[in-house]
Amino acid sequence: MDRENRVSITVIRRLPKYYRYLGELLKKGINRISSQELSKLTGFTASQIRQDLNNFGGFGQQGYGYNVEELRNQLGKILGLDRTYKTIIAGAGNLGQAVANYRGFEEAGFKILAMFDKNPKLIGLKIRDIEIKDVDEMENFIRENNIDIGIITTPKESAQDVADIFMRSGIRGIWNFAPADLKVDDKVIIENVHLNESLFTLSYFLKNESDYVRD
Ligand SMILES: NC(=O)c1ccc[n+]([C@@H]2O[C@H](COP(=O)([O-])OP(=O)(O)OC[C@H]3O[C@@H](n4cnc5c(N)ncnc54)[C@H](O)[C@@H]3O)[C@@H](O)[C@H]2O)c1
Repeated sequence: MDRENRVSITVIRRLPKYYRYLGELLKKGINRISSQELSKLTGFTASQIRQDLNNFGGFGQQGYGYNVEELRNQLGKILGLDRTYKTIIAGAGNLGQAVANYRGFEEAGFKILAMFDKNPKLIGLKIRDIEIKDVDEMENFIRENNIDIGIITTPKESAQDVADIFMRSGIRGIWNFAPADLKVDDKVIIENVHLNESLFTLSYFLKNESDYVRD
C-alpha cells in the first residue's frame, strides 16, 4: 500500500474488534450479517463500518450484507493473522508468566518459544512447556530462531535495555507491558499495553459519569 493509500491507525485499531465479533458470530452459526446488525454488536455506526471496510475494497453486497466467514478471513489476512509469529518473553515474573500461561495467544498464531529472566531462581523452570532461560542467552536465541516479536514484562527500569537487545538482534515487533516510553528505531514497531493508564481512564469515567461521550 503506498503512502497516500495508507489506512488510518484509528481504522486499523477497530479491525481486531470486527474480527472478534465475526468469530463469535461464526461460532453461533451465523453466516450473513448487515452493517446495521454489526453496528448493534460493535457499537460503531453502520456507515462507519461500511467506510472502514471500504478501505480494503469493501466486502459487502447491497441488499445482502456481509458473508461472515469470508469477511473474517479477509480481515484475518489484513491483520496478518494468517501466519504464525515466533515470540519470546523477557521478564518471567507475575505478568510474564500470566502471558505465557494463556493459550489464546498461541491459538491466534503467536507461539512463545522461550522466556528470559535474570533471576537465577527462575532459570530452568517451565511455564507449560515454555522454558525460562538466562537473559544472557537471549540475544543469541533471537538470532538463531529468527524471533518476530519480543514481549517486555520486566520492571520499567530494565525495559529499555531489553528493547535494545531486541532491536540489535533483529526483532521487528515489540509488545511492551512496562510503563516506560521506549525509544526504538524506525524499523521496529512497538505496541504498548499500559494497564495502569487504562485503569486510570476507567477511574475518570467513574468520576465523571454523566460528563462524557462514549465512542
Ligand atoms: N503484574 C501486573 O498485573 C502488571 C500490571 C501492570 C503493569 N505491569 C508491568 O509489567 C512489568 C512486570 O510486572 P510484574 O508484576 O510481572 O513484575 P515482577 O517483578 O513479578 O517480574 C519482573 C521480572 O523481570 C525480571 N527482570 C528484571 N530485569 C530483567 C532484565 N534486565 N532481563 C530479564 N528479566 C528481568 C525480574 O527478575 C522478574 O522476574 C512491570 O513493568 C510492571 O509495571 C504489571
